[in-house]
Amino acid sequence: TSEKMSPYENYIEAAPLNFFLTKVFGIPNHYNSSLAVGIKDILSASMGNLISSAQFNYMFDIPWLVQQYPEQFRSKPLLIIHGSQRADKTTLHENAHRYPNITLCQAKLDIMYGTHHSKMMFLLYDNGMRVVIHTANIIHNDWYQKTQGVWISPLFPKLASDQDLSQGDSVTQFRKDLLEYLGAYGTNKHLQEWQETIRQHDMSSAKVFIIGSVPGRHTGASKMKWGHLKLRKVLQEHGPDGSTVKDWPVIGQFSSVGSLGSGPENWLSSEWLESLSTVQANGIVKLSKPKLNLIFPCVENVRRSLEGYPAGASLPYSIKNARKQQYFNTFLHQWRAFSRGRSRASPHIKTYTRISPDAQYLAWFIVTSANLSKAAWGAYEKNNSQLFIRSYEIGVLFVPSKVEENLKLFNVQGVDSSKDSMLFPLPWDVPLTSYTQTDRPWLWDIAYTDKPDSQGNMWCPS
Ligand SMILES: CC(C)c1cccc2c(O)c(C(=O)O)cnc12
Repeated sequence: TSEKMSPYENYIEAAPLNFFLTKVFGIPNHYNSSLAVGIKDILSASMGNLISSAQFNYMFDIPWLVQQYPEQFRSKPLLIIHGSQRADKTTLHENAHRYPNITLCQAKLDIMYGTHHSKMMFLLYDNGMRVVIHTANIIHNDWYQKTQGVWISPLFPKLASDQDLSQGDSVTQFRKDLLEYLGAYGTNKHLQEWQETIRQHDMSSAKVFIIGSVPGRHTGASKMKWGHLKLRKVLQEHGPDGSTVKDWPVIGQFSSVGSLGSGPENWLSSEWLESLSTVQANGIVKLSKPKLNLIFPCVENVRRSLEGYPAGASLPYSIKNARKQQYFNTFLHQWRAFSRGRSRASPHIKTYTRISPDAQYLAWFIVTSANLSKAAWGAYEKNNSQLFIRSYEIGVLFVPSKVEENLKLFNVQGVDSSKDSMLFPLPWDVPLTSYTQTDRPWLWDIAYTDKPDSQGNMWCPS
């Protein structure tokens, strides 16, 4: 299609946080012009003259992916990092076979039920490289009518050959953490080449922390490297001041839910919420645990969405899990994104934040591949001596003081002239909208035949 390609400078450098939503087909163009990108924009020649790229993801439509690159880049070396096994792996190889420039790399998944959820692009140009961390699968539907999040790095220049390779990291140790994440994939020649390429680039302009998960039972020094304990460690060192955020709620927004245990004290409101409510460790007494608000689409949100009930095929919350954790429903709020024109663009983005009671300020913000599950964030084992993680996940954490030296908080709506503030483009509406008495969380494996969806269809999963 001849969709207008916004010139590079219009939307990348203009966004100080580099945090975008994906373009949505079928909403007023105003909501797709600023702070919104499509996959063709990300891969376009206006971002740089591509030499090679890598795509980390869960689902791939390879012929579709090739078509998203500009014609002149379609034969450049492309490494695909996936977690597919058995028949899925065979299918992937069959689809990749006809592209001599495509190499497949299977991430090791030795732990049951673990998946390679991480969604990331490495884009190597003739004048530097970019890292893109996002939430969309490499399939048409994920980039068409859903709400997805994308962080696009600044252009990282190549280090001069004589420059000491220990240069070029950022105040958030972005490059070190990215290399450590890649190291967890083990020895793969092509991934090791990308690690060397990353080592040769100056990533000092990266203002975000990496919050990654890799499968394993992490103990000792590794325990705080991944999942919710990495977040806890970063917030202990660089998080908000306890007195500032006392009683500020935590908000979690996601597109799938795991088995969280028979009560909130099993994991959700204990170890997981404790990590998300961590404040800068300065010895003051333990603060009261903050309120937890969760955002997950109700059946009506899905029914009315642009896609209709089929949006729910990407919201895999099962009746089996839901039945075991009715308490979870008491935390839930609807998906609403009127401010971004995306109330009907079903969420596949995952975001987590700590917000002031008046919804004016954010203490920090995460966009990540990680849904609300122990598999993604990790769960303590052996008397809290190890963190058990099943899946690969990756996300970025925005902390005000790392985005701008003296910035303590992000602004959410309007500009607070009294403080030097920075507006954070929230993907969803505040204040949050509760479920009505009759609202139920979307479950993907039961039928909905009372009311037709926006396309006039019912939902009858087999
Ligand atoms: C339960 C599994 C098979 C599933 C169903 C529907 C959508 C999914 C999805 O979107 C992801 C992902 O984005 O990583 C991962 N698993 C997804």
